[in-house]
Amino acid sequence: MTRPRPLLALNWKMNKTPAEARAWAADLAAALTPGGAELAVLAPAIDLPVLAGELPAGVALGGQDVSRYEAGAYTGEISAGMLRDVGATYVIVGHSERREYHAETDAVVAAKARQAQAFGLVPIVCVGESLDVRERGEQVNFTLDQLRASTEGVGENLIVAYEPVWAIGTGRTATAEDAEEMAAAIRGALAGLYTAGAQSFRILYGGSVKPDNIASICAQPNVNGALVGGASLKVADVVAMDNALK
Ligand SMILES: O=C(CO)COP(=O)(O)O
Repeated sequence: MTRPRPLLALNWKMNKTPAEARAWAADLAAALTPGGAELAVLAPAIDLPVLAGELPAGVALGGQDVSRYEAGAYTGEISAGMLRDVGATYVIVGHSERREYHAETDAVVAAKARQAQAFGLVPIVCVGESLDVRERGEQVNFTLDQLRASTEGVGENLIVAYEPVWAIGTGRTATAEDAEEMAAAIRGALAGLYTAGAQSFRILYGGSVKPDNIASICAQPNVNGALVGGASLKVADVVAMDNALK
């Protein structure tokens, strides 16, 4: 079976104004060449309308978070319908930064994923262990428990991103073997949770992915792409990562 095109999902986090987003999109359009990954830009909500008009054809858009509610008195929240309306097709749910700084529980993450799917968005559900869990050697059990709880009632049209917390923004990447070990375990768990075939799920790795390590990580049999933070901000790095996946 030929492998599906990898997904290069670019999580800008809280970076780039709309004007900066516009310039980034123009630079990307000038530098991107065909034949690489499927690209998705996961931008601050305020940048999405600008990007929708400026991104090169075929580059997808997504949000970084979504409300678990449909509409109403939830000051500061962005709904799934709003994201969909500006052209998003993906949304991250349960990023470790939201779990940590905004006290999001697995139940909240699952509610957000269900809400995203109700509006036709594909949730990118993030899971992954902290350093103390890894040092105890409990990373597989921890991450699979988190996955099951974060996908409660969630349909099968989802992407799972394995992002070990100790590798995010630290320059300390999991080895390709660590990423593969967990991606394989996640695939096995998804096959048990859903009726779709195990190979139909897309599983991403995230945590200090850069142009020089993306190819070896994405070459792992169970890794279908990367969720990239820091290296998503510079077009040159994005193009280098995309070229590395050709
Ligand atoms: O959190 C991440 C992507 O969601 C990873 O961030 P870095 O690539 O900056 O380590």
